[in-house]
Amino acid sequence: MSVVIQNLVRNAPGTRKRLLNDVSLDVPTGSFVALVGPSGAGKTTLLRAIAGLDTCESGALLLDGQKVENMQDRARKIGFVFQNYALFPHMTVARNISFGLDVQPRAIRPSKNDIAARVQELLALMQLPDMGKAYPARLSGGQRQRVALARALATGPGVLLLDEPFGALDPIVRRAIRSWLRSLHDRLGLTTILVTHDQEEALEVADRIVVMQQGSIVQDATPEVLDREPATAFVMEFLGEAAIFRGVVQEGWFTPDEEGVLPFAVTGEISSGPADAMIRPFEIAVASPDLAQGQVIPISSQGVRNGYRHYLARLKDRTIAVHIPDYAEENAFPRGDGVLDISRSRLFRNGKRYV
Ligand SMILES: Nc1ncnc2c1ncn2[C@@H]1O[C@H](COP(=O)(O)OP(=O)(O)OP(=O)(O)O)[C@@H](O)[C@H]1O
Repeated sequence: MSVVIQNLVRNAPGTRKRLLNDVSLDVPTGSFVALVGPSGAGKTTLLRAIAGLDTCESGALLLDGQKVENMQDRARKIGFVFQNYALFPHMTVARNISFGLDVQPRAIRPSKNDIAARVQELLALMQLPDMGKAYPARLSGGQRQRVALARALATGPGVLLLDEPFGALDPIVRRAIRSWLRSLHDRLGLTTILVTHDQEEALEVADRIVVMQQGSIVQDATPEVLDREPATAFVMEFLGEAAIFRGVVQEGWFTPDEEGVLPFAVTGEISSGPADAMIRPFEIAVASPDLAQGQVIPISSQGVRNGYRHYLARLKDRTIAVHIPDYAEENAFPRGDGVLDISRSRLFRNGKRYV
């Protein structure tokens, strides 16, 4: 089921403060989108608006190209799991799962037998086949989240909305459950929108990442494009560790302000003037002192982690992290002194990327 959001505007109740600022988003059937952004960016607000839990000043939601007005319709087509959306403690797992079906109007409610069969099917899908009679208190955190997912899927929705569903789980369980979620999404042909604080989680499960900031979408792209071509300096910084070098573009060259960093040739049409080069620690190379013109800087080893040798380069007023892959050729590893080669940087002017 496709989801199209058109120009959603929501103000904080009773005020003119914009929580959603003309947000439009197109999520084709079968895609898995991760919504990321700093705290307060409006991710939960957007998800709640899609679920119909809050009203909006203006804008529209289309499911499979049809405008949705009727709440009951929407509830059937959209399943959601919110982090704080707890299970009912006094109901068995099976009752928790069937709840959405049990409360349907009689005209559309399946028979008791059909509901029981559906619950069994969902329990098997969630890999909890024998848990139907248990009460939530007996379950682990990961099992509870799977029951919450089963409950969200009971009515057979085409769209699944997830707001930090794994936030409370420990990292190992979290990693296991997210790859399982991705395969569940594929198997059921769902359209999923996931809010997460965890960049790694977003990159691993989603086909597309939507970055929000101050009630607006700042970029909507595949993980590869976001990494290669972040639209703004904010996006680049938000999606991973990045160093920023201030400098000047002139006659096709970027010259950093700081000593110990090599100028580099810039490709593309760029007007002269101040600019910022941004680069990730593993994209920085170190040139040996004899190749350097100008001042060399001290570079100290910090050990090996996750297949990278970590170094700290000491510029005049700050240090810069440099990560060189452990499999690199011997001459790529700095020995005491060197100069930084930041030619793999993206360039930004006034926060917007232009190379
Ligand atoms: N009912 C409300 N009344 C007033 N302000 C609200 C209301 N709901 C949300 N906000 C504000 O809207 C902004 C966006 O909140 P929202 O929960 O959507 O952010 P978020 O991106 O999901 O953040 P987090 O990652 O911390 O969950 C915040 O500044 C929040 O304080």
